[in-house]
Amino acid sequence: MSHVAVLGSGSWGTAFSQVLADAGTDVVLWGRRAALCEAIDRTHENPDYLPGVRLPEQVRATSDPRRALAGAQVVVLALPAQTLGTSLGQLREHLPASAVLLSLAKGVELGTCRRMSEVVQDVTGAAAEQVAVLTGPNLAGEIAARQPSASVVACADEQVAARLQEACFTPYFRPYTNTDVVGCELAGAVKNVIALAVGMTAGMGLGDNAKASLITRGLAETSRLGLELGADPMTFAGLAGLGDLVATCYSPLSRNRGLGERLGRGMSVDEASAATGQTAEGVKTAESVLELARRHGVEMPITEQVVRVVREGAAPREAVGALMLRSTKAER
Ligand SMILES: NC(=O)C1=CN([C@@H]2O[C@H](COP(=O)(O)OP(=O)(O)OC[C@H]3O[C@@H](n4cnc5c(N)ncnc54)[C@H](O)[C@@H]3O)[C@@H](O)[C@H]2O)C=CC1
Ligand SMILES: O=C(CO)COP(=O)(O)O
Repeated sequence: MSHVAVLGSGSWGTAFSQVLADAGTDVVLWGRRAALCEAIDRTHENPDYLPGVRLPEQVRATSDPRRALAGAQVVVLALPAQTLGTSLGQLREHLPASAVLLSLAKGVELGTCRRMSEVVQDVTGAAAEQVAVLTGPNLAGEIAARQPSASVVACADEQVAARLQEACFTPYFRPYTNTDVVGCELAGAVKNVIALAVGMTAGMGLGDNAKASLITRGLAETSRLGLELGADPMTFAGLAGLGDLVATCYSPLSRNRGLGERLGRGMSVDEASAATGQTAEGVKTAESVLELARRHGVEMPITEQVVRVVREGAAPREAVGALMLRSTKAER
């Protein structure tokens, strides 16, 4: 790959630009705010999202979409899930027709319940083989510090996934390929919801048994939904599933876990979101995942309780009680 455009100059778009540059690719990072892009271009640092991280010289930044996208062979979409469709619609006219579109967003669209690859295909008219997703245990701050991490590039076309794998393979970033786009995307989206729940238990001062129980049962309900939607069950035991779930639920760097923790300590959703300051996809995605599950007749009790807390303002302690007192059953 000689030229990749990264749309979204937040924490992950910036850190992934570094990965691509370290893998030998020229990167143009696009963001809405001209002042931030100029600062990144001039100082090789993103002061708002990754202060103190020196970006490689091959990472350029611009707020001009025409400049960012001209001649790009790959367009990386590092925008929040709930704005991806609208933003992409506005940028569509500048997208090179043959570019591969790689989504980094971990969420499900509110209202439509579309996964991000579905949004991308619908908005751009691209074929499934031209759309890929990157997901896994990839906390931006650790990757920016070049700490080791594995990841998954999923695409219906294995050769496209392999090309993308090559484009972001570095000594500290090890991507695997997968053709199960549905499973990888669902796993990445739902883990943010489960991380909110785990964060709440931390905020309430509950222990590791509670966290491990939520992680395990959270993975069970994610897999149930995935199977219903045609995913490969093995995906949920892999990096996109268990890997990302564990990283997000245990890391102090996770915005979703952190937001959950604030809720557990008694803040309202608005207060917790404002204190978090960056995108925490689980808040909105909890509602769309629950809606998706209902449409497919799948039970997702943890997601249901997270929705009660974030949308209806239920107390996290009540949500724990509701989960613990559900009717007893066989483990599945
Ligand atoms: N930060 C991380 O560690 C990781 C994040 N992700 C996912 O990547 C996606 C992006 O997240 P982050 O970069 O972390 O978020 P962030 O909150 O750090 O940055 C979001 C960026 O999108 C921009 N933005 C927001 N609305 C926009 C719009 N309408 N049009 C154009 N730009 C807009 C913001 O200005 C900001 O630059 C999310 O889906 C997240 O779940 C995935 C893996 C790791
Ligand atoms: O997706 C992530 C790690 O893989 C980042 O998680 P947060 O969005 O909760 O920070």
